[in-house]
Amino acid sequence: MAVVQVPALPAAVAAKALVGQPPPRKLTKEELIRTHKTHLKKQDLSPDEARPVKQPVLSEAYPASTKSIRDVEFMPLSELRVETHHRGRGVIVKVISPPYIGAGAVSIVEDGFGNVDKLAIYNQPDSSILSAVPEGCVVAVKEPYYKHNGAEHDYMICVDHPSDVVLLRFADPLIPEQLRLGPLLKSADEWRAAGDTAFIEKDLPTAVFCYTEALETSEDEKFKAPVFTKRAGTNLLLGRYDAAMADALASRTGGPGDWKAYYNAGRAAYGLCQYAASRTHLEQALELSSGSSSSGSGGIRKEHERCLARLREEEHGDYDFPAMAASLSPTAVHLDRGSFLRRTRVDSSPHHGRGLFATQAIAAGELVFVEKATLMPNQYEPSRASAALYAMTVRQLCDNPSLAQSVLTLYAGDGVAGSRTGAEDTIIDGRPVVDVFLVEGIRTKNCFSAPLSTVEDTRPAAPPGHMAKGLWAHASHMNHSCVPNTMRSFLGDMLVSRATRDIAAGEEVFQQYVPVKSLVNLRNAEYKAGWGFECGCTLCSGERKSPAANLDRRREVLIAVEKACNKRGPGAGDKGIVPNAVIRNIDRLAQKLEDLHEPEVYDGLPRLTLIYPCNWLVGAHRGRKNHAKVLKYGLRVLRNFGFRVPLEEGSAWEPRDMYTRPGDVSLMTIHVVAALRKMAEAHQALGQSVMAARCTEAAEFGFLMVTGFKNDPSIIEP
Ligand SMILES: C[S@@+](CC[C@H](N)C(=O)[O-])C[C@H]1O[C@@H](n2cnc3c(N)ncnc32)[C@H](O)[C@@H]1O
Repeated sequence: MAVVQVPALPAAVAAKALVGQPPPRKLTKEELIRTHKTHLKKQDLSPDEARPVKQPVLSEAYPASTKSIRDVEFMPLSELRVETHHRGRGVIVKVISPPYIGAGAVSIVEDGFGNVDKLAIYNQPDSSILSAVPEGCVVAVKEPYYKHNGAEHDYMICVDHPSDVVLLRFADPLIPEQLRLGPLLKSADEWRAAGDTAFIEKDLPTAVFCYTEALETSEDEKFKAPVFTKRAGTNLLLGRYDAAMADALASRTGGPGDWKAYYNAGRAAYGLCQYAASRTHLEQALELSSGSSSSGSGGIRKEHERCLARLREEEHGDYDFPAMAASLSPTAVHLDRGSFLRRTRVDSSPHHGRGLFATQAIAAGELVFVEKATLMPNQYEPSRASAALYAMTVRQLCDNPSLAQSVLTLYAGDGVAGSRTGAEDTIIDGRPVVDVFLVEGIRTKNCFSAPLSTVEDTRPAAPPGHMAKGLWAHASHMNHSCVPNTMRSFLGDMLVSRATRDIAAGEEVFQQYVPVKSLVNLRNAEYKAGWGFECGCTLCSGERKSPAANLDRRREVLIAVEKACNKRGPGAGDKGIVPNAVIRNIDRLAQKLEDLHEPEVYDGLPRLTLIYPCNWLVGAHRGRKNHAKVLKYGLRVLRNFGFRVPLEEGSAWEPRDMYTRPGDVSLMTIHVVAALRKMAEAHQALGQSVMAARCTEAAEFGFLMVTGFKNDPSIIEP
């Protein structure tokens, strides 16, 4: 899936001069068809080419139409104006060519006055025949956007929002006389048979279309019930669970044969992750099937058990994480598991809009929540991950309108894309209103990058950067803190959030949006650019109290430290024996940096710029087997992450307790685990096996927070 960049600059400039004007010259029908045929020929030559995604450019955002086709004034194609959104108006056109499928479906169309033009329909779900409109179909485009396409005399109606185009039934009275074909098939029986044929040929969108025509044509309830069942089954296969549920319930006749209706409804509810509703339907199916001669009860029982397992996960957060991890592969990332969310709730936050709050006390290391992705394609190729998530979101919102309540209500920024019409979760002309620019705004503000498994991602040999992008609607309500009280990890499409310190009931839970940069100004510039906010966490507001001159000086010394450390290659401290003179130099620079941290500002606060040199010194002393120094700098690493540890040599302390202090301002990362492991090794080498065991225990506990489930932290060793 490639991303299409639009528009090219010269086209935009040319188009500007024509804004609001009729095109000076339009291509004739013959010219349009001739060019179209050359595109179709190319398509035939490479039919399996990956279909690109036209990702919206947010600066060009315009709202989806919220008008019904019954309320717009239809206009001839000849009245279209360039680069204009024809608000309050619409066009009805017949498709007179096969579609050319690229980033969208491009067809040649004709109106009732004999005018011909080009129509590009983007962002349609594959489950709709509008994703490749067949020749002969008649469509209505609401509030069309007419654009200059770049080449000379090349204009087209561009439908970005999937709900802006409506496929008209052949008998729709809106269709002008000149475009009318009359019904293709005469009877409901014929439509049902056509649906069956399409189903057998695996053309499921067409099967749904034919079954719909059969249902619209017939008045006979006895005829309709089995057709509803067929359409329910087809919609289930298409993943259109809302429609499948409605069809399943509509197929009931009041007899014992209704077990099938409840079974389908149960499966549809399961597909929507509505497990309580699924259980209710499946139990009705079980009851009816036990009294009938049907052979379906085995299948129902199996579904029922699956459903009960999901409900247990939702209630108790009881997951077999190792089994989940073992079942993962790049083609099997969607785990069949429920979400455990009841320890947190959404409420208004003093930091921004809504936030997530603990409904009960949660101890350090415990699960805060586990959430199955609302949407996550298994696309780990970095250049395609965003486009894949965007395309999946649009498709799912079209296919399952009930998703709008959890997705389209998410924060989308304060720009044009963030503005809403209020019609986000309404159905107009039988289609849910889906605004692609709003979807993209939501995607950019809420998506997370997710490795296939965080635990595997911590291995030194893990390939870098292979992340899918996904949306987790509950987690999306979390605000950012640079010193958060939770940590997220991933197992396939499951997001695991664990407490990094004790959390009180009612406390807001935070997460880090991205790994924090050590300099306060740099990291806040990143938040501003990506999410439009400046962080007011205890660390950021504390650090802002440092005199500006000190902040600047710190940046300079940090650059010098990094340069000196990297001279021997990044991570050189961990590789081989580093000469004493080099160690002394880094130590001197680290001291200089430490002196630039005012004790009154940094009492209890992390000193992020000091982590890098201290970590380096741990590695360098480890290479020289200077165990006492490993312990000295290991403690400094922990202190600079904000953990309260004694820095005086030989002081007694309990490593496992460093996590559990409420209100601490500390930052948990994999580097904390690594430092503890190296300290355990040093203690062991010094014959201090009790402290070695305690550091190991603390490292394992930290690793649980980092990876989401207990595993062996020795995998992080190079
Ligand atoms: C994923 S949403 C978080 C939920 C959001 N607060 C809401 O009302 O739905 C991300 C947005 O929340 C806001 N935000 C997150 N953390 C923040 C913080 N620490 N301070 C101020 N605004 C924050 C930013 O506007 C950011 O773009």
